[in-house]
Amino acid sequence: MELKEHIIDLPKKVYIGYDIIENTKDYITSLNLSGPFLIVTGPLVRKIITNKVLETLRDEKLEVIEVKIASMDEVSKVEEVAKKINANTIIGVGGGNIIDVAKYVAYRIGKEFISIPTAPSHDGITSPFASIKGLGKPTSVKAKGPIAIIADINVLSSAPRRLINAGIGDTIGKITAVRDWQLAAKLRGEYYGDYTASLALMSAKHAISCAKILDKDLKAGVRILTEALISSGVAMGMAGSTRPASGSEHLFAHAIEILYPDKALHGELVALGTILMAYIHGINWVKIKNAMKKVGLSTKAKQLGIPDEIVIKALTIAHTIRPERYTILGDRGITWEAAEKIAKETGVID
Ligand SMILES: NC(=O)C1=CN([C@@H]2O[C@H](COP(=O)(O)OP(=O)(O)OC[C@H]3O[C@@H](n4cnc5c(N)ncnc54)[C@H](OP(=O)(O)O)[C@@H]3O)[C@@H](O)[C@H]2O)C=CC1
Ligand SMILES: O=C(CO)COP(=O)(O)O
Ligand SMILES: [Zn+2]
Repeated sequence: MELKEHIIDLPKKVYIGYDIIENTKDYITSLNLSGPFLIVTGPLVRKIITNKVLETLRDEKLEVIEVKIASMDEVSKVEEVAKKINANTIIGVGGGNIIDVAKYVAYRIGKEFISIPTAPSHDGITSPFASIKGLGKPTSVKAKGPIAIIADINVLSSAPRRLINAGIGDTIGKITAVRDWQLAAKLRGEYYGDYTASLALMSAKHAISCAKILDKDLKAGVRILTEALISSGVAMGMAGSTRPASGSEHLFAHAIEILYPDKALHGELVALGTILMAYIHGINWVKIKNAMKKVGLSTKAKQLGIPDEIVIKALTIAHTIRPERYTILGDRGITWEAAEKIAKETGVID
C-alpha cells in the first residue's frame, strides 16, 4: 500500500558514553534548549541518580516532579506543574514508565523532550510513542519523540540485572513482531517497510549477542543492549507506528497486564510471549527459549508469579486487544484447549 505522506520522527542527538550524565548542561546548551526545565523522575531513581542531572543544571530554572506509574492521573499532575512553571523542556530520568509520562506530557503541551534512561529495560527510550494507563487501551499512543537521548552506560549498567534482562526480552520480541508484520502485509496489504523491519531484527540479534558478553564485561554488554534498544525505537519512528517492535508477543504481554497487573516487568512478559508466538509461527522457539534461559530470563510463567490459568486466558484474549493490527493470532484467536497445549508444549506452563 502506498502512503501519501510519511513523517519520520528521529532524535537530533544521541549521546552515549561513560559518566556523560554529568555533561547534561553542556548538551542542552549545544542544542540551544532553554528552561525552565521540568525533570520527571521516579522515587527510587531520584534517590540514586537524578541528583547527578540536578547538579549539572544547578544554575537553571527547574522543577522536579516524582511519578510512580505511567497513568493519566500522573500525566495530568505533571502537565499542571509544567504549565505552572512555563516549562520549555521536559526531561525524563528513569525507567520506561517515567520516560513515557515525560514524552506524553511534552507531546500534549508541545514542548521538547529529553530522554535520560536509567535502565536498559525497554525500547521506549527513543520511540515517539507512550504507554499510558487510563486512556482506555493497554497499547501505546502517539507522543513526542526525544530531541536528544543521554545514555550514560555507567548509569544504565548500575540497574539491577532483572531490568537489564527485561530489555533483552523486549528486544528479542522483535523476531515475532516482524513476522506478524510480514504476515499482515501479505494477508491484509498493510504497509511494510523492509528496511525498518531489518532494523528491528538487527536489534534482536544484538540483544541476543549482548547476552553472551554481559557476564564477562557488564558495561560492554549494556552498551550493545542500549544501542539495540535505541535502534528499535528508531525503527518505530521510521515506521510511524510501533508495528516493527510490537506484534502478537506484545498482545500476550498486554493481556497478562490486564488480567494480572504489576507482577512482572514489561520485557519479561514480552519474552514469554515471544516463546509462545515463535512456536505458533513455526520459528525455532527452542533456540529463542535457550537464549533467554542463558541470560537468566524467566521462561516459565510461575517463575514470575503468574498462574497457569492466567497464561491460558491471556492467550485466548490477546487477539482482541488491538484488532486493527493483524497478527498470527488472526481475528478469532486461540481456543482454550489450543492455548493450554501451546503453553504446555513450550514449557511456559507445566
Ligand atoms: N513507549 C514505548 O514505545 C515503550 C514503552 N514501554 C513501557 O515501559 C514500561 C516498562 O518500563 P520498565 O523500565 O521495565 O519498568 P519501570 O518504568 O516500571 O521501572 C521499573 C523499576 O526500575 C527502577 N529503576 C529504573 N532505573 C533504575 C536503576 N538504574 N537502578 C535501580 N532501579 C531502577 C524504577 O524506579 P522508580 O521507582 O524510581 O521509577 C522502577 O521501580 C511499561 O509501561 C511499558 O509499557 C516499553 C517499551 C516501549
Ligand atoms: O512495547 C512496545 C514496543 O516494545 C510498544 O508496544 P505497544 O504499541 O504494543 O504498546
Ligand atoms: Zn515492548
